[in-house]
Amino acid sequence: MIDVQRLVKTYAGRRILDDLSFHVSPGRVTAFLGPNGAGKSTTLRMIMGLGRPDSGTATVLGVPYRELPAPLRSVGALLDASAVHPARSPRAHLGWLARTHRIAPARVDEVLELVGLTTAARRPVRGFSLGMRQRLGIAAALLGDPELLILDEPVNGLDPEGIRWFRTLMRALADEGRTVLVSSHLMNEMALVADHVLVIGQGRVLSDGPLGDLLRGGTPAVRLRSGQLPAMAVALRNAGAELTHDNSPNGLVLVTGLSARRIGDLAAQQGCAIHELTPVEPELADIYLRLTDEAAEYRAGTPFTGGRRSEVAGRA
Ligand SMILES: Nc1ncnc2c1ncn2[C@@H]1O[C@H](COP(=O)(O)OP(=O)(O)OP(=O)(O)O)[C@@H](O)[C@H]1O
Repeated sequence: MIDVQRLVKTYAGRRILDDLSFHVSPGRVTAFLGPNGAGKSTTLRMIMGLGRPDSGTATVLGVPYRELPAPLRSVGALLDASAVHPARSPRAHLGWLARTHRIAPARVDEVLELVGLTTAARRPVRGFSLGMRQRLGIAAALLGDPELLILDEPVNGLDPEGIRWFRTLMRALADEGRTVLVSSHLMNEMALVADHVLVIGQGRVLSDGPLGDLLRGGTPAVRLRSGQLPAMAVALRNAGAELTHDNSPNGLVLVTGLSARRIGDLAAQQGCAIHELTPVEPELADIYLRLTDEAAEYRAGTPFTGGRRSEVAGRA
């Protein structure tokens, strides 16, 4: 388990973590989400004892990380997949890590096989793709068979097969009773793998609860495709609906506030042809965007608006 209590961290006068508290329980996959710059990596670094908070505490398995007698055996972490000497091979890197913790050499081969790097085990890491580096980082995290896993954007760069493999791995680790905390920006992927979702923004908790509760709290919508969208849009808005994506050239909109049945009735009254009418369950990505709307620090401008490039550049 992970326990974070009232963490405050300031960089150059800016409060990056603002009285942040949460608890991560074993036996489930917890997705750690938040916009760019929200403070996710900073939080993970504080949990791992890499930097000191101004105030507050972070413990893993009941103690500060630095007090763990053999950290690799308790906590497996992937914070930065590029943090391996480029001249080293996966085998040399993992072998060295294993020796620091008296982990049997056979375990190195085991984790290399598990992450699919057996054939590349003796090649220098400098020639590795991002996905291969991520696999190596995951292998290092698993090396000590730890009870707790902390993975910062582990899915980045993985190919579709790798993403599916990773999903199964996370599930298996959590089902074995381990604590799994995974940060990511890939909402669809997190919706598939997470049991619990923790969202932060500007160093504060925005949401912390089971995925199912979060989804149930979302707004159901209806996907509507019509050849006569302008007329439909007026009728729908008059009936109290909200429409998004209504600039779509192929006449597709997402309607909230009305049931599919009511939309169908309205279309019949208007004499409008309907090409698709599909109820859509709330999606994590939409709920997340709504949650973080106010807390997003970095946001791109709308492209091709002409003369607004400086505004976009200024915020980035
Ligand atoms: N060592 C540092 N010195 C100064 N500022 C820092 C330092 N580390 C992080 N920051 C700042 O803290 C803020 C939070 O960064 P952090 O990397 O924790 O965010 P994040 O949620 O992980 O973002 P991303 O999703 O982009 O990885 C950013 O504004 C970042 O510039």
